[in-house]
Amino acid sequence: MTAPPASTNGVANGHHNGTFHSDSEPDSVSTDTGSDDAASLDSAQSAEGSTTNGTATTNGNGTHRASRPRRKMKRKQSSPMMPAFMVSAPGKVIVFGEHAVVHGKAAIAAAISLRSYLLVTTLSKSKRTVTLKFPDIDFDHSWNIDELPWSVFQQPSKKKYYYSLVTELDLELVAALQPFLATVSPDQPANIRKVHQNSAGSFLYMFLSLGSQSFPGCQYTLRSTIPLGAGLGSSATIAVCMSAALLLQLRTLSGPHPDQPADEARTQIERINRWAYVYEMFIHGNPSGVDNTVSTQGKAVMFQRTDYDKPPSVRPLWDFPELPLLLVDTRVPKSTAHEVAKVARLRNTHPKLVGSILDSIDKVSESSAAVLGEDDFDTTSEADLARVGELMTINHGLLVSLGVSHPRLERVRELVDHQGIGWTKLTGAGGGGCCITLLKPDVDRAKLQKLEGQLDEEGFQKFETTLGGDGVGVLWPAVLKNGMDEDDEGGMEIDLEKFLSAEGNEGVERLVGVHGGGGEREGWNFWRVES
Ligand SMILES: Nc1ncnc2c1ncn2[C@@H]1O[C@H](COP(=O)(O)OP(=O)(O)OP(=O)(O)O)[C@@H](O)[C@H]1O
Ligand SMILES: C[C@@](O)(CCO)CC(=O)[O-]
Repeated sequence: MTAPPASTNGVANGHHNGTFHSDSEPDSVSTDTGSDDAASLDSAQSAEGSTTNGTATTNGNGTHRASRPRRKMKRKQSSPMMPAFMVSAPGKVIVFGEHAVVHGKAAIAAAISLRSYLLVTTLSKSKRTVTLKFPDIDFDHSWNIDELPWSVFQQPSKKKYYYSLVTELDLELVAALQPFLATVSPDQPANIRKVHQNSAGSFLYMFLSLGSQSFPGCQYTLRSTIPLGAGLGSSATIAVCMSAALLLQLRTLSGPHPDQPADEARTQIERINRWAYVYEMFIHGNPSGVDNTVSTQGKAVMFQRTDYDKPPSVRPLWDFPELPLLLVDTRVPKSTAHEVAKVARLRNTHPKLVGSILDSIDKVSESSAAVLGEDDFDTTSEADLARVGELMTINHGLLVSLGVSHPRLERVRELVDHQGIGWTKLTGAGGGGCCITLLKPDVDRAKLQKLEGQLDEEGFQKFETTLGGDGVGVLWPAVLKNGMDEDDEGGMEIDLEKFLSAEGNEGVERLVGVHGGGGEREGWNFWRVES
């Protein structure tokens, strides 16, 4: 179990110039996950190191050509099972521009150090089930792969490929899933059942779109250190993990590996992000895609989607400063879909007024990108931080006028303002969830302690996180040096039992976390798009 995932030689080993924005793969590309993926999967391990397993290259026009995997060769091979592997993706904070970004305006978002972790276990050939185990939300469900509605998803007019740009859900396909959602968590109260059905529906839509009936039995087990529904993009992290996992299983990703060219890494990231967006559409209805984009790519980005039929514009902000931020969860659950729909309704009723509020938010995002991008921006200078802080205050005020704040969010603002130690805005969808406070430099320790005590007393939760971490990462196979119960080769195999029994966020981080002892832990690999 030593081979990395499709390192440089997966089914599609793309070498591209520039970002991968084309959907122009010729028909001959080895993307027909229809009847081929069992063969691809069967050959996955033994094909490592071979370039005959179907490669895609870039022709002069930047489009992608690929030779079809040689079936004959694959059939001859034995069928070693894919090792268990893990995928991880970070949550995010939106620093500026939430809600406006749904309406085509710019937003600035950064990855945080809280992450989701997905363990993928392939079952032996005789087991024909696909299982989701999401203990954080008390959800565990299996489907028989052979009973799923493959024929509906495989119709030529419906079939999608790993490189497809899907910008809306197909209602006929959504309808075909309903009988498989009807059996989910029948004994749970309606609100919990809805969350489970959303998780199930978004997974099945992606599984049936990308896979085929010959997919092997699998278990997908997820644990997250991100509070659910707090505005920190928890759903996007699951979308990104699932997308990366399925694309890896289908051998349609190359890498990640340390010496991968940035252009190639960008192509892989783009692929993962496209399918993560499909998953997000199922949960949120009409998301902008900023959450899944920053979760896939990591670091910080300036994001804008003016035309929903096209990929968004994503500008990485490599020099995003290490801002002294306090992240507070009101612990009031909210629904992104609900808040987004509320703003859309307000805009329909008062198009001009709401239009100008959204324009103002856009200007706030643009101005803050300019300030934060200044070469001499100094995070220890009160004057510099004040300029960003004032923009945060303005942004929050505009969000309040859109009706997406909440009395508990206002209470955090009140407490921070009272101590005079920083600037606060809600982050994410609002209606509850989290807010961020930019702290003044050299904040009086006593004041900060007083604030923390008050937050605690009033039931708020403070989060320690750093901004701008890595995006989606892969641990292949699921073996890690974690300073715990390691084997002779100095690694610990992460199995289902260990993963499920890790206690709380700390236990998960200690067992599989991408950051061990402050730095990056050996074993996890990331697509590096920085050039
Ligand atoms: N730990 C988890 N395990 C399983 N599913 C989860 C988990 N966290 C989130 N989800 C899924 O994501 C949904 C929550 O999405 P929601 O938009 O309400 O929150 P969010 O993504 O944290 O917030 P925002 O979009 O504002 O950043 C849940 O309904 C569930 O389907
Ligand atoms: C509220 C929103 O702008 C951010 C949610 O994190 C929704 C979206 O962008 O899809």
